[in-house]
Amino acid sequence: MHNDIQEVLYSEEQLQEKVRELGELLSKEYGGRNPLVICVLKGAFVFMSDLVKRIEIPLEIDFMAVSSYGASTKSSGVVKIIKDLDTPIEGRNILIVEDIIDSGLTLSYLIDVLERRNAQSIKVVTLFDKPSGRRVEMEADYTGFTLPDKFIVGYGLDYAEKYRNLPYIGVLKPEVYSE
Ligand SMILES: O=P(O)(O)OC[C@H]1O[C@H](OP(=O)(O)OP(=O)(O)O)[C@H](O)[C@@H]1O
Ligand code: HPA
Ligand SMILES: [Mg+2]
Repeated sequence: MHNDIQEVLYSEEQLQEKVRELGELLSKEYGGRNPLVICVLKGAFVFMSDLVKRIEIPLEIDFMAVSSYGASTKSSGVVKIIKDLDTPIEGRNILIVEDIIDSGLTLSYLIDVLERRNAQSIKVVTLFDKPSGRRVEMEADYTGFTLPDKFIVGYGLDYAEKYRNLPYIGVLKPEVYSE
């Protein structure tokens, strides 16, 4: 285990099992609809790459980059689009892939932007949901795990850009935040 980690919340095996379940479900839901699967960078990149391998139907992918946390465990409240989609979404079935919904600000902003582009449908799959963090109403259509009120890292999720490469989900030792 990494030296800065206090506790492992979800092991690599638990994550892979959940991703497999979600992939199976989404394969059924989106069969014959050629969905455009959108990864919300950076955090969702690991979940996205594992998930699409488990969705066994034709699909297309695209990426959007947004950021609001910076080097903090609290959202700045200002969501910035750093990279927009390459693909027009008019008439498409859109599946947004998120790593986590916390305050809900990122997704509510993103959905607001995408809703103006006349997609056929827009749905969200998130691996983690932290309902205690909500500042705006937001619910995913498909959720992996519901989290306690803890700041997590690993499997794509960062603190100050670090720990994204851990294969499990962990909670940092308190002293790591105060350094
Ligand atoms: O519901 P919210 O409070 O908005 O939090 C969720 C968002 O915050 C994180 O992204 P972040 O802004 O840290 O950018 P990153 O993905 O590049 O780490 C995470 O990846 C989600 O996109
Ligand atoms: O718990 C979290 N961990 C990492 N990034 C995050 N962005 C929102 N919540 C979190
Ligand atoms: Mg982040």
